[in-house]
Amino acid sequence: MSARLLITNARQIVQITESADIRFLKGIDADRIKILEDNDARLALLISDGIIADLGLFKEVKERNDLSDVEIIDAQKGVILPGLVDAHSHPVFAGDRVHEFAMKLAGATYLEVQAAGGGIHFTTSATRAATENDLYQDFKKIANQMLASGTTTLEAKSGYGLETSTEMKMLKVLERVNREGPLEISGTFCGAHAVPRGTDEHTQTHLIAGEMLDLIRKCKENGELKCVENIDVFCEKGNFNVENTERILLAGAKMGLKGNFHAEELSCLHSAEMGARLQVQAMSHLEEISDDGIKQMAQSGSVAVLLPSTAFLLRLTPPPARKMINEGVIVALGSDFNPNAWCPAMAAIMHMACVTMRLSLAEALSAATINSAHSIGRGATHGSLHKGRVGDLLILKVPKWEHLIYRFAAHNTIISHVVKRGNIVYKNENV
Ligand SMILES: N=CN[C@@H](CCC(=O)O)C(=O)O
Ligand SMILES: [Zn+2]
Repeated sequence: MSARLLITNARQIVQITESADIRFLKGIDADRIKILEDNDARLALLISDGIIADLGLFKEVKERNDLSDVEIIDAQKGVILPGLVDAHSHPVFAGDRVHEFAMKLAGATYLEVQAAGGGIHFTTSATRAATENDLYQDFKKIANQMLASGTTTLEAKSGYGLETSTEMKMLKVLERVNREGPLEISGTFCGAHAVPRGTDEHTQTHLIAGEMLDLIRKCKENGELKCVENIDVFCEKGNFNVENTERILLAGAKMGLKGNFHAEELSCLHSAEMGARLQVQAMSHLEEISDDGIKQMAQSGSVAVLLPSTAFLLRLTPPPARKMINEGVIVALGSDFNPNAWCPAMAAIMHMACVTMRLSLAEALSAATINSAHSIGRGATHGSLHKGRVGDLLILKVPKWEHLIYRFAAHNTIISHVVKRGNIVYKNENV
């Protein structure tokens, strides 16, 4: 643990935004990221008590600051990049669904598997049977893999309990991992991830908007569930319709939870229009969004969280990302890490977003840093490198930042250090 950390000999510092006060990048700005560059690799960045204190040419940083008693990392002519922010994940669950992957490859659709009692229902049975400690141990491993892949902040959902006690068990695991750190978690209550067997959508909506949210409110008030910030619903055929989704989002909003829900993934229900009307913070998936939905999201400022690994493995037509960007929607990226889509690495997600959704390299990086930070209410503090912002960053042993996206599934040969709030939380001597 060091109070002050200095990174020296960097060739690039990828700041992302032009100034510290910018909270997101949209339209053509998402393609114009700010980079400090020095071919002689004389750039430096200083973090003090977890916050960026200064950055620029080492000579100038040295003139402006007392550099005695600092821990030093030599970037060895590499790149400094903001810590990645993963805007969508379901990382607390028991077991896996490798058998369903085979079924889907053989032609079964996501909703067919779910209707036959698999999918979310399969994972729900396993998660209900698991102890809190089992779930904690499993998530801790995943959290460490995410950190080693460069993710320093994560949106993470409950949603494999679908009844009060297991949903609370999952939220407590998120709270514990967030408290322990170093991975920072924006927790999301997703009791409306599916309608569990043995009940119906109406009864489940009532349970979520009543008993479950009451208990979460009490736990937030007494400080037991501080990390829970958002509320989510899987708005989809066979799950929750638009009307019930709105009821649940409004019930959550009453206690301060930000709407951040699954919209228009497999069918166009016009839930994006509803989400825009409520001015929710974010909506995810959006493969089937209508032109009107895009227009209304651009107006409301709700962030579109795109999930390339899911569209890829379910062989869905990717969402109209270019159209969204061109029309001024704020676009973010998430791993959607879950037992259906087992990819913890945002570098791979950015690569897929570029290839399958036609984002430029810079748009993908904006989407996985400042815009994903904004999707969880952290656009003012996370996702860009400026004085006064949190000291979350990666050091890459490459001459240009683009290698992180270009070298597919090779991030572990590039990332040498991950720093969270000024502490080195991952170090790879082999790169
Ligand atoms: N679509 C709903 N939720 C997740 C999948 C969860 C699961 O299949 O376990 C998603 O975002 O892809
Ligand atoms: Zn999801």
